[in-house]
Amino acid sequence: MASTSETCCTTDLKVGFMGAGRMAYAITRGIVNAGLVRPSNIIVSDPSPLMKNEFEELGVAFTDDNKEVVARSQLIVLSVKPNMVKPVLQEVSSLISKDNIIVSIAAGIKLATIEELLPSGTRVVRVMPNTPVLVQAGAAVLAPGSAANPRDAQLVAQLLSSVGICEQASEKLLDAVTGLSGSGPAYAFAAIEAMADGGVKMGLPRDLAMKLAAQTMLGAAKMVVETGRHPGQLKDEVCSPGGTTITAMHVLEKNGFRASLIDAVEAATKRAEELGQQ
Ligand SMILES: NC(=O)C1=CN([C@@H]2O[C@H](COP(=O)(O)OP(=O)(O)OC[C@H]3O[C@@H](n4cnc5c(N)ncnc54)[C@H](O)[C@@H]3O)[C@@H](O)[C@H]2O)C=CC1
Ligand SMILES: O=C(O)[C@@H]1CCC=N1
Repeated sequence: MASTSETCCTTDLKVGFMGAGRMAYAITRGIVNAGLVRPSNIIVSDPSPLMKNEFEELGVAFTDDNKEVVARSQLIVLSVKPNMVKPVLQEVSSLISKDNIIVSIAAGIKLATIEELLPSGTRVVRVMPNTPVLVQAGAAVLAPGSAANPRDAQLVAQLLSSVGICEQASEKLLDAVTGLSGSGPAYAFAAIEAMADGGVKMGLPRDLAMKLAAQTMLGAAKMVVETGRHPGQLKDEVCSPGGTTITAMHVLEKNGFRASLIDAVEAATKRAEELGQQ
């Protein structure tokens, strides 16, 4: 979606984050390491100094003043918890102009809600990223607001494509995206931890078990992405007739493994919908 010929335009882009927590750090570190935005062009704000040192080590300015972020940034990422979106936007709304692009990553919060809190005609883009942006392996989906132009969406896509994949979709899909890829890293981390526990139970040393579990998930995901083959087909190729894997798959099926994951995505999607209604 993003064209590499635009890279020249983003190096001078001034980027701000209101809310300097885990997700702001993951995106900031990702885009700095990808070389797309100069750290000296990034400023983050947070009333809590908890992450100040981490941001400053990246060469990024840290302030406790959201208004300073708005004054110094063209593209402003709203990276507070969903319940803080309204007070933060009310605080800075009078300073936002048509030169700004507001990017919200808050789960569940609708474009219409954000647009209502900002001057009419404000360019807003809603995004659902995930924490693997930290290691350039993120999965993000964006939906442009009513006043955002195609170049705004392209710019946001370019930033996020530098730290993983970025797709564009209709806003009505973003809560389901949240339930799948936004929250999904947690499901994968839990699976890795549990597989490693299985290895430890069967006598493997913890560090070897963890290394094997993580590399197995990474390798399997890479095979799906790089071969484009259906995961069911790839699964069949691991299952030798009468072998170990089909015996294990039977246990997983009996315990509702796949239904649990489907239920998890559904529950997270519904929770995102609820967050948008509060
Ligand atoms: N953590 C994740 O994996 C993902 C989170 N998100 C979204 O990103 C947003 C941030 O989530 P996290 O980074 O996980 O939360 P976090 O709790 O780590 O960060 C939020 C930060 O906002 C700060 N904050 C509170 N009041 C503020 C104010 N008035 N002005 C400026 N900053 C203020 C907090 O001190 C905190 O550091 C949420 O809306 C969440 O839905 C989206 C995708 C993935
Ligand atoms: O748990 C949450 O609400 C956020 C949104 C997606 C991932 N973390």
